[in-house]
Amino acid sequence: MTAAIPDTTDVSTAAAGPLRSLAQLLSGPSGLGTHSLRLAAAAVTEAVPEAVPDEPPAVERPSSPRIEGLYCPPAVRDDRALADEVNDRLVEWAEKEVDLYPDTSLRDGLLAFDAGRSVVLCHPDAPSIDHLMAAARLLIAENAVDDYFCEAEYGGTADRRGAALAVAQSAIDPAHNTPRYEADWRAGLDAHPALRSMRSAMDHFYTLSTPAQAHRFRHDIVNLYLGYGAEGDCISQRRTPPVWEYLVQRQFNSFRPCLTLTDSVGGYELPAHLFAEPAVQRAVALSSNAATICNDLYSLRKEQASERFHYSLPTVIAAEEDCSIHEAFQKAIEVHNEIVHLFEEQAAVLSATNPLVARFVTGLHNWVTGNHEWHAGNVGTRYATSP
Ligand SMILES: CC(C)=CCC/C(C)=C(\C)COP(=O)(O)OP(=O)(O)O
Repeated sequence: MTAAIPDTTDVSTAAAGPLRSLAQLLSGPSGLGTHSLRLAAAAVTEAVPEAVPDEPPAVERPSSPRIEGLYCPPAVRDDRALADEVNDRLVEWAEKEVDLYPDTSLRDGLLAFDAGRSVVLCHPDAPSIDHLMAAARLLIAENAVDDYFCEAEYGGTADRRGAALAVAQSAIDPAHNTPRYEADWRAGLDAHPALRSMRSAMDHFYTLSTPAQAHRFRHDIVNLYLGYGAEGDCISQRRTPPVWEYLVQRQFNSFRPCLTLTDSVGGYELPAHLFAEPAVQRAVALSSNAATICNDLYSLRKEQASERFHYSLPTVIAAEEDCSIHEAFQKAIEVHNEIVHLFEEQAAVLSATNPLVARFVTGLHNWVTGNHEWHAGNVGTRYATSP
């Protein structure tokens, strides 16, 4: 069977999801840590256990347009009311604390993006709305850096991208020099909405992360910017890289920073020495790659409709294999599915090693499934377009 490239314009089929009260969520929606215990138990008895909870999923499916043949287990929970509450608080933060979009018409874009639903879907174990807000602010700020410094529509230019991203990194990785130049640096950050929002989002994140978790996040963000640079080079040269090079780039230019804060947002810490284990790093990379290739697949129609040069997993496969974009789309689905299966195998093995690691890889899995649900159901600005 051939999967159609998604047309996500049909709002009538968007997932509503069961509405659950905020109080219910805050009292522990699915039992913090209990998924990982189930996952750990399964790992002992099965070769490739299901890395998902055995309770009925909160997400009804198929309720929104999704890609035929794309393998992804259902998300653990969905909650429109809670997502709206997060969105409302995000708008307040964006407007009152950081003046993120001085052009107020962009406020609608912020709501349409629906970061609230993303974090609600991807972090079902968050112990409070403050934890969800920490993830949501960072998500919005990361997108602002991409929009303002890398996307041509917002003024990003190839000849300034590297310099702009170095300054963007300093918003979360402070400059230390003489008081005079530190003051100049602070004024530089204050002058730009993306920099203000990144710094503020990080300040909020510090309140619920340990120094090691914050350090992990900074490291993942600087790698993200390495990926932005690679993508920017290819776009300005209109170069379609070979598939292997594309996958290398996409591993950096990925959702990884959103996944690796799963423990901070879940209210616990995977210690740095466990996070650094090569087997854990492989699980992080595979889950982040799966989530990001999912974005490639759901964004293809939008990118094809755009005037700009774009490349993604389907287009690099089409170029390398000299096949139609439809055939390449199928092949990209297969790559995605294989990566999800590899991740689940890795997660199962890891879950048997240590309860904290089990909890962490369950968090990664939650992010992959929640991200898929968000992309399938997001009929906001980023995915709503027809060719
Ligand atoms: C939020 C975050 C860490 C994003 C970093 C990577 C990124 C911009 C994506 C994975 C999205 O990719 P892309 O730029 O292709 O986005 P859209 O297709 O426009 O959603």
